[in-house]
Amino acid sequence: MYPIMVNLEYKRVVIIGGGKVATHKTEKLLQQKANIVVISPTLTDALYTYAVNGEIEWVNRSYQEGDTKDAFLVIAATNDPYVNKEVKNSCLNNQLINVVDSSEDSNFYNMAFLERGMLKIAISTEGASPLLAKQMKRDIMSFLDDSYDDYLIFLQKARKKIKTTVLDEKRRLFLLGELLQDRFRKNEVERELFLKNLS
Ligand SMILES: C[C@@]1(CC(=O)O)C2=NC(=C\c3[nH]c(c(CCC(=O)O)c3CC(=O)O)Cc3[nH]c(c(CC(=O)O)c3CCC(=O)O)/C=C3\N/C(=C\2)[C@@H](CCC(=O)O)[C@]3(C)CC(=O)O)/[C@H]1CCC(=O)O
Ligand SMILES: NC(=O)c1ccc[n+]([C@@H]2O[C@H](COP(=O)([O-])OP(=O)(O)OC[C@H]3O[C@@H](n4cnc5c(N)ncnc54)[C@H](O)[C@@H]3O)[C@@H](O)[C@H]2O)c1
Repeated sequence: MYPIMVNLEYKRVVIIGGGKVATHKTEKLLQQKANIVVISPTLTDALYTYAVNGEIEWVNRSYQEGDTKDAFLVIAATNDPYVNKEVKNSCLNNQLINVVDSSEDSNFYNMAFLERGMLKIAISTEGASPLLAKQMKRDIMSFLDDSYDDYLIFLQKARKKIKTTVLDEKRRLFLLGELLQDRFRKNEVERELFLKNLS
């Protein structure tokens, strides 16, 4: 498995099934501004609300052949393994497909994910224990205090400036390494001084 970050903004995402798991996946995908279509004869209350509010499109029927056509990403989330398998078989090689009850039938799966501003951390146990992934997420979050939010903004700014103003490659790498000193994360004055000295 090859980890990457995928931009799903305005991408067509088709979710087959409207139960608890489909609801959880929909909520994650809505945060990414995907165009979500849910195909299912029943919906949870939460999904129904999203449909009524126009946040998702609801196709009120069971899965039919052809439903995955033109989807960038597909999630087979029914409670019927036979239907989930059919959904998987209907997908083309170049479509992303996650079958919620079968890693073998999926060409991607979801990772436990945490964000601290621009810092993103994703954890996988390859399905061995999603609960361990959840616990590790909490453990990692507990030592990532909110100083990282501003620190990442500083790192981005400083890196951009170093790349445009420092022509010597060795010096550039040296300075990029210097930025990792803890004093820059902890102290705003140190950050401002560093930026000032660069210009
Ligand atoms: C990222 C996250 C969801 C997300 O955010 O999308 C996620 N599972 C989460 C939570 C969670 N899932 C389950 C429980 C109940 C406890 C338990 O069963 O252990 C809990 C805990 C909870 O809900 O509190 C049940 C479960 N999960 C899968 C199956 C089917 C199977 O095992 O075959 C079953 C059992 C069905 C059954 O027995 O009926 C399969 C998968 N779950 C994955 C991801 C992929 C592997 C990720 C990995 O291992 O690292 C994979 C392979 C496919 C996929 O879904 O992509 C989220 C991470 C935690 C977080 O971030 O908080
Ligand atoms: N990957 C994960 O994170 C994860 C976590 C928990 C459970 N699961 C697995 O996910 C599956 C679904 O669990 P759930 O709790 O959401 O079930 P659920 O019973 O809450 O929902 C099932 C949904 O599928 C719909 N459905 C059934 N047949 C359909 C068809 N032919 N076409 C379209 N929709 C159809 C139902 O109407 C319902 O909306 C189970 O197999 C479960 O083992 C996966």
